Amino acid sequence: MSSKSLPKFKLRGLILVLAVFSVLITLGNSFYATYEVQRSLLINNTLEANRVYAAKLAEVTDVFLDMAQDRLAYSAEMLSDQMHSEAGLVAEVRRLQEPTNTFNSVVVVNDKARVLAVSPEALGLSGETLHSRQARLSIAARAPVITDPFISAAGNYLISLSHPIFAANGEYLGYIAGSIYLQQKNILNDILGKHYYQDGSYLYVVDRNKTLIYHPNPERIGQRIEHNPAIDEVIAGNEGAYRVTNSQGVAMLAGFAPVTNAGWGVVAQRPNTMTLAGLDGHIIKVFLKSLPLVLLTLLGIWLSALLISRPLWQLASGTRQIDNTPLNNAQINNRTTQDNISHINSWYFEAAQLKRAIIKSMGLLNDKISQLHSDSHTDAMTELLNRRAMTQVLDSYQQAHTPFSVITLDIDLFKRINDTYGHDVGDEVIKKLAQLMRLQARKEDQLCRSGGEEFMIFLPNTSQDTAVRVAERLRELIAATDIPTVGTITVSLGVGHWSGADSATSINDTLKLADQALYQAKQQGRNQTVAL
Ligand SMILES: Nc1nc2c(ncn2[C@@H]2O[C@H](COP(=O)(O)OP(=O)(O)OP(=O)(O)O)[C@@H](O)[C@H]2O)c(=O)[nH]1
Repeated sequence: MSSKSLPKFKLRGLILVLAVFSVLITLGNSFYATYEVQRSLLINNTLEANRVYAAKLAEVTDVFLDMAQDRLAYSAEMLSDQMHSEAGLVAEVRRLQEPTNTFNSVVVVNDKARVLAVSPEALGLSGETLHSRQARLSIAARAPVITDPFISAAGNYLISLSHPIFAANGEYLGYIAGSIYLQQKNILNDILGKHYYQDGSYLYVVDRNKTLIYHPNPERIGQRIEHNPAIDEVIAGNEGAYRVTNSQGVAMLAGFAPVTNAGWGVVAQRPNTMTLAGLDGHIIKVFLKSLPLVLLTLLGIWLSALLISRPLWQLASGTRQIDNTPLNNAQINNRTTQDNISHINSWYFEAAQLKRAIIKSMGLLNDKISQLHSDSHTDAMTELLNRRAMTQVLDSYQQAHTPFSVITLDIDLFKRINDTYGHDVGDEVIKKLAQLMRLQARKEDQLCRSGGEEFMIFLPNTSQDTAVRVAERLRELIAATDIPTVGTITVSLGVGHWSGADSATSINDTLKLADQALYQAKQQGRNQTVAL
């Protein structure tokens, strides 16, 4: 592809595009970095807050279970000698169940799993024999037990805390159990539920079988949760935090901690989207706050691009003038361009160097053009005007209607000089003659070598008589001048006159007339001036 067909971008545009591109990339990058840092900070903080929160709630639950067990232990102690007093048993189960909401129900069961007393009585279990696995477990354990969730004889989904009752002699008498109904209002709801957040955070509790025993949505209680690493960890007795996806497919930030007394796990979690909801708004605020500075920066870039590109642009426009300059005016225009360029404020190093180089090369170019111009208009040997220059002189007279006289001049018997002394000496004679012509001429006269040893002198605004006097003076000067090797020479001269626009003859005819006059001077014996 040639360089002509390539698109030409302007430096200012290039600087602008580059700078704006850099600013936008930098801005985008810093916004992205800010966003990412804030995002990971928010996520980590939330994970940590949820872990701490789950640990706190697990601890509270542990304390509650301890307290509940203590109460049952106290009652078991009280009942050790009252197992046969129905009134005493009833009073104790009521005391334990009614004034507080620690337990939804309380039962005293003998070692045969028969219910001796129950509160509330409405459960209708009094006198019944319990067949549940949990009842058998409590009897077999003869120790404090916290059961897994199960459906009771009365049809409630519950967990049961039991404490064995021993007689003073150590005989096992049965147990007292308090139950917490998982799907109804209970003490766990009170402890855990009040911490339910409005911002999408919530917590739940699983038992050691990963079954939900507390959840803000009661319908979920009793469900088993699979494929949740947080639950696997917490059931294994570990505390920590995970990014998990919940059963509804929602990404969550979960903190978890075990309830060591019961082998349960508390999980506090918050949806990712809720955690990060404020972040977009925050980044937009950061963007809006930084916008004035960004615009100021862009303005600064635009001004800088303008300042940087201006000297180069001016230099380029300056040099473009050279392209558009016709060859014959090149020298004049180059000087104007050079002048214009020298006034360009090149305020930085490269532009200043470029300006210097352009001015210098234009100077050299002008000198070269002057030299060529002078060479093409000057006769090399005599440095008088050549025929081409002579034509231009005559054209200018014609155009300006300048009257002039012309003297044609020819060295007499020059061939003989050449033949006698050689061409080199002949050349010297020609040069000497040119020198003498220059001596005689006025500033406005134009001296021209029109042929080998023929010359012409144009005298503007000069009458024929004056021209004849000038010719005579020149002839006499030449004849009186001693030329080395040759001695003296003579010349013959013809004079013609063109009187301007109203002249009867043309310039060409005038030149022919002057030639004829010269011819006549030769004919008449040479060394003389003839005017026609
Ligand atoms: N040395 C030298 N001789 C030149 C130059 N140009 C022309 N001549 C010679 O000038 C001579 C002119 O001779 P002619 O035209 O015969 O005239 P002439 O001998 O001057 O005689 P008239 O003009 O009749 O007086 C020729 O011999 C040319 O060779 C030049 O540049 N240098």
